[in-house]
Amino acid sequence: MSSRVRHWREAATVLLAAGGGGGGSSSSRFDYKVLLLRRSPRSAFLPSAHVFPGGVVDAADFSADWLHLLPPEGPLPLLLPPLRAGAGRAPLFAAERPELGTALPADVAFRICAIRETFEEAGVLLLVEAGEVASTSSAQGPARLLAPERLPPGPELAEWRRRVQRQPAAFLQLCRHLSCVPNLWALHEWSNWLTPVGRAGRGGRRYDTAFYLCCLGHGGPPEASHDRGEVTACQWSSPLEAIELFKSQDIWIAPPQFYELCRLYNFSSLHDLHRFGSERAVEGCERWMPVILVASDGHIQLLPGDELYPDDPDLTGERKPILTSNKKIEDLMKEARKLHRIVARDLHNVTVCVNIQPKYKHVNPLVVDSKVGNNADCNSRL
Ligand SMILES: Nc1ncnc2c1ncn2[C@@H]1O[C@H](COP(=O)(O)O)[C@@H](OP(=O)(O)O)[C@H]1O
Ligand SMILES: CCC(=O)SCCNC(=O)CCNC(=O)[C@H](O)C(C)(C)COP(=O)(O)O
Ligand SMILES: [Mg+2]
Repeated sequence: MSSRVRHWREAATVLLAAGGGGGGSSSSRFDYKVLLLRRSPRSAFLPSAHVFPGGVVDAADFSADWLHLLPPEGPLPLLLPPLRAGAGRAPLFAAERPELGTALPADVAFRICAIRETFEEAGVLLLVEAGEVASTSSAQGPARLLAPERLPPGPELAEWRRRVQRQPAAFLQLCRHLSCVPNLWALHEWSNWLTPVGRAGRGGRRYDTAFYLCCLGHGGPPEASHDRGEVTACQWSSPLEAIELFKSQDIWIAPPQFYELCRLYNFSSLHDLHRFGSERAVEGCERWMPVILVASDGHIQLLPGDELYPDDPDLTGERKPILTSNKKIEDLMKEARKLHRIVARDLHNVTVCVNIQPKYKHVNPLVVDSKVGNNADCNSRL
């Protein structure tokens, strides 16, 4: 397929984890919480779903003007820790997109996009003092936000937020005004998901989304506020709380976000999550497009490595994008030896089943469900 033919929108999102407030419940096994936003019921894609902050990349995220603001030393790719030789590279990071400009490497522009969207959607500003960039290293632990006295007064900041929502290029103006830069170094490449063909939103909306991890220490989760437009609620929850809210049908979480929350479930400590995410990021990642297999009593989203995942998946939906079987999910589970799949018996009865070795030094999700059936090869259950 030509890289110039676009079947999807390119986007970035951030798993924003925050701890360090000391106010967490002592009964929780997690010392951090993750930010989830509820999308508007009027959204053309995933209406009312809870997602991580994020959205579509804009030409302003690739603007050459960032070059005057970002640190001047050396060629731009050196701004970020180099990937290990042979690291996984999702097409998103390697594609050429002259229509958006070529001044910035995609690694930098997608981080700017995720940070801008987090400000637009939740009012959380992931910036660092321009003068402190040289000392910004993820080896020092979870990131810090700017001190409150470095921010404009509330009403002025709210006006900046509206301006950035209307015009993404205003984000660079805000950074210049504050003598700050987006904290690119706090975002660690985590995964990359392409919306399945059969799950496009209204108007055929599909997204190729870079997922980053960002861990914030010190002072507890920052105040997040929705924008009464695209986003109608914000909440900080531990991975378990989010999964329980989903299971109890209080919220609905899309499969990729559910999968990622089940991966976070492996980490009860923010420091461990940060260390894992920042060290693993140099391995890169590959793009995952779930392939839907409709069974007689639900559906399965097959992922790369599963023995039923097609050798040549239909990325664009021009062939037969959805597989069907007249078997039950339980039979499709019993028959399989190599599992990497999200099993949906209904909207809220969803389980991740994986027993393959994760690539790129990643971690497999933990299964937070006892209803998945009797397949003994599924990964550990909680
Ligand atoms: N008040 C509102 N209610 C619902 N959706 C809104 C909205 N304001 C903006 N949006 C939608 O949010 C999307 C922008 O999101 P982001 O900036 O995160 O990429 C746009 O969707 P579309 O691009 O699908 O039209 C836009 O139409
Ligand atoms: C049953 C529905 C599905 O499984 S579709 C899979 C939906 N999820 C994704 O495509 C994962 C990435 N998407 C997102 O994180 C966000 O929805 C977004 C960043 C693409 C939203 O973009 P927007 O511009 O609408 O804010
Ligand atoms: Mg968005």
